[in-house]
Amino acid sequence: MTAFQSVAVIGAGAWGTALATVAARAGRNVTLWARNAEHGARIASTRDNPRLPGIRIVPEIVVTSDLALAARADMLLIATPAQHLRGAVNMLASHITKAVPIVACAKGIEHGTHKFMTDVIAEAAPHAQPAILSGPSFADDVARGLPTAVTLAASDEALASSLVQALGSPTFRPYHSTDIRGVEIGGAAKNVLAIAVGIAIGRKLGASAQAALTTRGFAELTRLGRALGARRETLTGLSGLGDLILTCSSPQSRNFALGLALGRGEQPPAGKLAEGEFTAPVLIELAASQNIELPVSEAVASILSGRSTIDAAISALMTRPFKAEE
Ligand SMILES: NC(=O)C1=CN([C@@H]2O[C@H](COP(=O)(O)OP(=O)(O)OC[C@H]3O[C@@H](n4cnc5c(N)ncnc54)[C@H](OP(=O)(O)O)[C@@H]3O)[C@@H](O)[C@H]2O)C=CC1
Ligand SMILES: O=C(CO)COP(=O)(O)O
Repeated sequence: MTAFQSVAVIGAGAWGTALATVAARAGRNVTLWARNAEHGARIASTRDNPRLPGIRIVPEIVVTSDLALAARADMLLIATPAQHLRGAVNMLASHITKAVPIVACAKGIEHGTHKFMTDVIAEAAPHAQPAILSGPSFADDVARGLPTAVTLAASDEALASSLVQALGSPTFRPYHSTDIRGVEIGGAAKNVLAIAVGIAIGRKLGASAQAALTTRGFAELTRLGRALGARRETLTGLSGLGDLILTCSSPQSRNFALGLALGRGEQPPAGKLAEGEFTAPVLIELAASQNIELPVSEAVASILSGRSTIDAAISALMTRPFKAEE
């Protein structure tokens, strides 16, 4: 018997819907909260979410826009975009009376504050127990019951392990960790790096460039992670290298797809959330504050902001001074 029988997912987008399905599959009583009442009512009646088309939402999942109802759950998963996580937790905070675990499922870093998701939760809901879930997991794959493994971190190992028990199933395998920061850095940085690799593929630079760029991207993710106290095994684990490999190799990734379109000189896909676009400028500000060089992420940020053309950014990366590999 789990300590967390009821689960509420805040944010009824692609990932929130997939996570509600995961929790239902694990045997939990699930509430999926949509901020827009009309949107929520439509999902509740059709059992279909246009943000995750083709996935049938089982009748056992309660879809609501009543936040007080959702906040009564034993554990809460926040699946809004990263820049909206604070707003969502602020709204929840007034309904939270006990030390409920709040698991950040967004991947990013807050603009302006440079805060990671669990820090935002700790500030917005001081009584809650922040945790983070991240790893190689496309919403569509996960909702269909295709297998994957992810990392779930909380500062208290027993809590992280209990949360894993509550969400895990034969198709969704979370590993527990206490390295919150390591998990957060991997999830945020890989989206920026996936844009870079998408650009390279869109520019027809070839499979060798794809592998080289992914590897050098991993080197910079590791450099920043180590400077911020992340553990090496987290960075080489599911939420770091694992998610980087997935996102840098598949056009199913919205970040990779954004890069692909930019590299081809096409319009980026409309209405698709690509978190790397928002994370890139914050990531390089954060790295600069630590005196860490992130050349690939800096190239992405300068392309996205229009400070550099794609060809100039590629040339600048390839003509950096030769150095030892580290
Ligand atoms: N999709 C995926 O495969 C995965 C996504 N993630 C991460 O999950 C996060 C969400 O992504 P995803 O679900 O794909 O994005 P979507 O664009 O599909 O959905 C985002 C959802 O968040 C809702 N939302 C926005 N602001 C708020 C708010 N203030 N309060 C409550 N809900 C809000 C939106 O509501 P509305 O519909 O009303 O606009 C929408 O339903 C991102 O950080 C992403 O990186 C992580 C792993 C996998
Ligand atoms: O985080 C993800 C897979 O782990 C989803 O990637 P995209 O947001 O790039 O689609």
